[in-house]
Amino acid sequence: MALPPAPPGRIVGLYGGSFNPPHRGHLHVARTALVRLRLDCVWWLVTPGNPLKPEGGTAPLPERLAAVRRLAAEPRMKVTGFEAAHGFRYTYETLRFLVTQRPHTRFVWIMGADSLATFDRWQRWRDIARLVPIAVVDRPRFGLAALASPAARTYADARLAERDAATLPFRAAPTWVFLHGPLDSHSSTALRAANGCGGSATPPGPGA
Ligand SMILES: Nc1ncnc2c1ncn2[C@@H]1O[C@H](COP(=O)(O)OP(=O)(O)OP(=O)(O)O)[C@@H](O)[C@H]1O
Ligand SMILES: O=C(O)c1ccc[n+]([C@@H]2O[C@H](COP(=O)([O-])O)[C@@H](O)[C@H]2O)c1
Repeated sequence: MALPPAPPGRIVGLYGGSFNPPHRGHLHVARTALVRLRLDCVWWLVTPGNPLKPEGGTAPLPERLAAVRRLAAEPRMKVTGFEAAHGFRYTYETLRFLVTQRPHTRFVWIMGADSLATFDRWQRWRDIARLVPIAVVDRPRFGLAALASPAARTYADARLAERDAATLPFRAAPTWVFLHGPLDSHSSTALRAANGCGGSATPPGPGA
């Protein structure tokens, strides 16, 4: 799967996710980053599988890709599953590859507050923080945990004032910004539960 086009000098937000299923909260995150960081576009990276989540609980990649494409059908949103095509499982691998392949593109990693709260469990998280600027979008119930997290404390000195968010893509990593409100309370877990899937892609057996 080819990478989306990115002419030299472009500012691209990288928004990785399981999107199992995608929802309006995801669109809120992508749009918030696009506007507040003045990005040229957002690439939605539909992961083959979050290494920290149990295998088997995630819908097949083609299904998630199709659903994300329907949700993010906007001019400056590009949806790709290129990580699976390259056999990338960890975000560090993805970022290392992209900054090497596209040295003239400015990349920013985008994630929600819940992801920052557990970022110190990601493979080579300090190397990720040293590779690209990071934008964190607040999420209901996770703001405090995110800002008190090991990763936030480790890089406390590298935190950019929110009023300067638009300068984030031009700053040398490590640098990050926490973007407060408005908030969106949608969640894939809640949607799966509402659809009767109970958080698992495997339907219960007879009599369950
Ligand atoms: N409502 C939301 N507000 C802010 N960030 C969000 C929101 N929903 C998801 N995110 C962020 O989007 C990225 C992808 O999230 P993901 O696909 O895991 O959705 P989720 O709703 O968190 O799913 P699940 O409930 O299965 O964990 C993550 O960085 C997550 O922090
Ligand atoms: O690289 C890691 O160790 C790692 C650990 C957890 C999550 N991630 C990435 O974080 C992004 C968000 O994942 P998720 O499941 O919260 O939507 C997605 O791109 C994952 O590949 C990456």
